Order: sequence, then C-alpha cells, then structure tokens
Amino acid sequence: MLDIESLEVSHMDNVFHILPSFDAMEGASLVWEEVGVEVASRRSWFGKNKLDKKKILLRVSGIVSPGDILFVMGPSGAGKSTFLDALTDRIAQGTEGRITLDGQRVNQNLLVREAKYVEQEDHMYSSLTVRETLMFAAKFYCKDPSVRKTRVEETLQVLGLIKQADVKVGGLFVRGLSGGQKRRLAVGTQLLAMPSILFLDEPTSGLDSAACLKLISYLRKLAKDLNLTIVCTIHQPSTEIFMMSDRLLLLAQGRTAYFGPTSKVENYFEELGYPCPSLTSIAEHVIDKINGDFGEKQAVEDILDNWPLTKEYQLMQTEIAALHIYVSSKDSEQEKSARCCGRSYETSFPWQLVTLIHRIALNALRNPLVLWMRVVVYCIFGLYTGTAWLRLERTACNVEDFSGALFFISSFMVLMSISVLPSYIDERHLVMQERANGAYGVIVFNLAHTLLGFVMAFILAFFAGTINYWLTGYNPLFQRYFFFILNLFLALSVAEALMTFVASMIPVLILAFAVAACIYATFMVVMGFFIRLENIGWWWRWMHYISMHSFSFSSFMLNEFTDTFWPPCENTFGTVNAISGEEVLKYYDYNGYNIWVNSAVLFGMVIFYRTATTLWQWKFHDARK
Ligand SMILES: Nc1ncnc2c1ncn2[C@@H]1O[C@H](COP(=O)(O)OP(=O)(O)OP(=O)(O)O)[C@@H](O)[C@H]1O
Repeated sequence: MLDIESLEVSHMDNVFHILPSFDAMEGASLVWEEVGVEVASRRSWFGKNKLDKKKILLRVSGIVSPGDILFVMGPSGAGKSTFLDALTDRIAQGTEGRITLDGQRVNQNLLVREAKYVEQEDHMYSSLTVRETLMFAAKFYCKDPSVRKTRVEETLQVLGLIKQADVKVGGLFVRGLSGGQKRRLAVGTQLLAMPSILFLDEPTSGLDSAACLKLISYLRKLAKDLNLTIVCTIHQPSTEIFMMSDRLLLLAQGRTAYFGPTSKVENYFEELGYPCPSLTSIAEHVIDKINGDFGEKQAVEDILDNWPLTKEYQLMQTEIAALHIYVSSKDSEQEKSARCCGRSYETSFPWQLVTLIHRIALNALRNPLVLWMRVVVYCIFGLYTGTAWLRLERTACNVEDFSGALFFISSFMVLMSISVLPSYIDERHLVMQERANGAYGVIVFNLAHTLLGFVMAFILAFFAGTINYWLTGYNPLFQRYFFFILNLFLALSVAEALMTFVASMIPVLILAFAVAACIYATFMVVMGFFIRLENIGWWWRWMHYISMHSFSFSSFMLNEFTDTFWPPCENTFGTVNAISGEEVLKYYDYNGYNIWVNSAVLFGMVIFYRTATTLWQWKFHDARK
C-alpha cells in the first residue's frame, strides 16, 4: 500500500498555520433538501410535437460541513453531474428542492461569491508558467499586490508546485506539467479566490493511480487545514482515496442509495445483506450493488426504496434540522444580507481590462500560433505576391493585372485570418469557466480582445502591406501608401472580429473553418471583381452591401486609380489606348464610392461583429444549461 504521507504532501504538515493570507478563509455548510431535476425533450410523433418529461434526479438530500470532503459516487448515468449542476445552480429550468449555503438559499450571485467550480477538463494558457497562471488568477480576485504575491507563493506551497513554479503549463508546442500537476494548478487558480466551498467534477479522471492519490491527499489537506468545504464527483476510487472522504453520497437512477459518513457505508451495506467480500474494495463493492445495468435490477430498486426508511436517513434529517436552527440563531439579518447581495466582481473594470490585455498579449507573444507564425506567413505572402507582380509597368496594358493584385490582397490576406480560429475556440472554455467563477464579465473580455485585435491587425498590415506595396509598384505617392496600409488594417480588423464571432458561435474547429471559408467565398463573389455590381442579380445584390470585401476592394481600387493616367502600350493584340483611372473605376462601378465612407463602414463592421460576439457570449456562453 502507498504511504500517502511519504508523497509530496508530507511537507505540508505544518504549512497551513504559517499561511497568513489564507487566515480569513471560512468554510460554509451546504445543505440540499429534496433536490430533483426534471428534463423535457421534444419529440415529433406522426407530425405532432410531444413533450417528454423525465426525472433524472429525485428527492436527494444531504449536508456537508466546513472541513469535510463529500464524494458523490454512482454508476454511469446515475445523475452525479446533474447533481453537481443542480447544487451549483447551473441548470436553468426544471430543478426543485432547497439548497442552502450557511442558511442562505443558493443562487448565482451567492455562488459566484462563495463557491468555485473546478471543471473536469483543465483550460489554461499553455504558454504561461505555473506562477504566472496563479498570478493572473489572483489579479482577478485580490486587489492588494503584496497580499496577492504572498497568496500566490503560499498556493504554490499548498499545491506542492514550488519546484514547477517557473515551468510552462504546456501544450502543443511546449512540454509542460503532467496531468496531475495541471489538475492541482486548476484547483489552485480557484483557491486564490478564497472560496467557502469548492466543487470539483471528476478531478481524478485521466490520472494514474499515484497522481489520483496525490491530488485527493491535497484536497483533503486543503479541506481540513483551510476549513474548506469540498464536494466532488469521483469514479472508481481506490480504497485509500475512498477513505479520505468524510461523507459519501451514493446515487443510482437519480436517487439516493446512501448518504452519510464514508466510514459507515460498509456496515450499512452489510446490514442490508450485502457484506463486502474479502479482497474486494469497498468502493467497488457498493457501486457494484447499485448498478442496475449489470446487476439485479430488483435488488437495486430495493436498496433505493429502503433508503428513506433507514436510521441513517433519520440521522441526516436531524442533522439538517439542527444546522438550520444553529444557522438561524447565529446569523443576524445583516450578515444574511451581506452574503446575498447582487453580483459584483472583486476587482474593477479597468483593472480586469489591463489584466486581460496583459495575459492575452503575453500569450500572443509566446504562442507562435497566435502572433509570430501569422506575421511570418503574412510577410511571406506579401513577398510572394509582391515578387510575382514585381515593379509592374504602370501602363494601360497592365490595368487588369493591378486590379488582380488588389483583389488578391483584399481577399486572401483576409482569408488567412481563419488561422485565429483554433486559439479563439481553445480560449472559449477558459473564459466560460472564469466568467462562471466571477473573475470578469463578457464585456471586459471582448473589449480586451478588440483592442488587441487592432494591434494585431496593424502589425500584419504594416509589415506584409509595406513589403507588398513597394515590390508590386503601386502608386508611388506616400499618402496612397499610407491609405493602402490603413485600408488593409481595417480589412484585417473586420476579419479578426468576424472570426471571433464565428468561433463564439461554432465550437467545433473543423465546422468553424468550413463556415468561415463559406462566408469569405460568398463575400468574394459579390465584391465586384468577378462580376460587376450592375450584372449581379437583384436577388443577391444586397449581399454586395454587407460584404466587407466590397468596401475594402473598392477602397484599394479608388486609392490606386483615382487621378491617375495609364499611358498607351503594345501587347499581343496590338496597341492599347491610354486610359484614365476614372474610366477604370467606372468600369468596375466604383465611381460612387468614397474611401473615407468605406473606411467608416469597415470600422462600423468591426464594432458590429465585436458587439454581436459579446451579446452571443453573454446569452449562450453561460455555465447554466
Ligand atoms: N438534458 C438532458 N435530457 C435528457 N436526459 C438527460 C439530460 N441530462 C442528463 N440526462 C440523463 O440523465 C442521466 C444522468 O446523467 P448524468 O450526466 O448526471 O450522469 P452521471 O452519473 O454524471 O454519468 P457519468 O458518470 O457517465 O458521467 C443520464 O441517463 C443522462 O442520459
């Protein structure tokens, strides 16, 4: 048997009482009474819509106190995740029963303040180090810089990650933390907010047995020494891990099979006539007995029906009643209202904005996929097209070639913005998680992205545009060069904003790529290059006015051809007459356009897509189901 104390936790024995920044931490008692969840699904039956209702959680009650760990266990489909969602108010409709935290009814505002939720999957920036990850998390929850610093260092100790403090979290390009270390770090980022209660959804999934043991040992220490209340769902724990929990809730078919001290579950099942065979772990034994999928269905029904008749059930009810009496005598009305006031963040809007900009920028500088690879690819593209059209003679013979070059720039540089989709989709879960845990809101997050999107678009437009402009041999006037860069910057800003909108709507990468490519192709068709505006059928002409390409391409054309003269020349068909820039613009139907109005429209599109993204995330990127 593994000696738990000989693992990394041993150094923690005396660590908590010398952690002054955690002194103010105070656990909370969580009580849930008669909690049920009903889901409705619509099904079409011979053309008629029929609403099916199904109870997936039924009259589940229990209590967990500060300093205790509650394990929620059950066979697959028993309702563990549903139960955790119900406790954390993540189910929008169909819940019933009463859930209280120190006597206060649980709602989103109270949970955001008092509870933190560690999701099953870890979502962190791979390019940040462990210390930086904790420091950024701390910045959202703690205003005082010295307290923040101390708390981060102490959290590193608590998590046993001192040695890895300067190691990057790791991902596709960088090797970093192990799965277990990442999970501990995820717990640490939430611990920094000093919650009263910590919820964890399957914290051990995907970890090997030693890592599971280490993680649960840490959680146990945290619960005891920081007086934290911990609720976690868990699958098939070993006996050592199982015995580290104080309380156990066994669920089967959405109903309670047992609730009470973990140490008493063996006796409970023995009294029911199911003694644990020797050499079988108790956790495995009890799960086996309540698994209707493979075991005896009637026996499982009997265990579930029996639960409300047991003395353990009575004890639980007495404990809940006693807690209600205690809490109501202890809490003054003032304390109650202090806990249940409206949602507010620990830090101010400007502070969150600066912190988010700092974090996103740091990730962009370190993660090659976000910035450097894009800069390199755009510059190579600028160089390639610039050398293909190299210093083309500005004569009437080459007017179409110049228009083609501008089409390429306005279409393909924009198209390449789809490369940002993976990083936006990756970020989505982290933001949803941090938002649900009360770190910041959607407006500040999108504002940070908008500002950095402008910087990114400028970098790409300036470098790739400059290379391309002078190599191709566009209009040599400096103000024309300046406007070329400005127009490319605006086009890339719209593209960046459009991609955030697509990424926020479509979380599946391959689908997001397909949709983004379709949108761009659709916009290109009607931009006025392949088919002139006057020849587009009236049924698609409106599309020309919502296509970003129409405005950026027409601006490039106006910038290149206005007030220009293209002298006559010879080509394979003979002499080509001189042509004025205005005639070229007339041919493309661009005479009515104004480059400043176009720029304003492009800027408006950036605002439109960014606002649409913010509204979409506000409405649909909610942890509530
Ligand atoms: N929105 C829903 N509509 C219909 N059925 C649902 C819905 N959500 C969950 N269920 C069903 O409720 C039951 C409990 O699901 P839940 O995910 O809570 O189980 P679980 O114990 O967490 O399972 P697992 O251990 O496999 O993750 C399952 O049978 C599931 O199919």
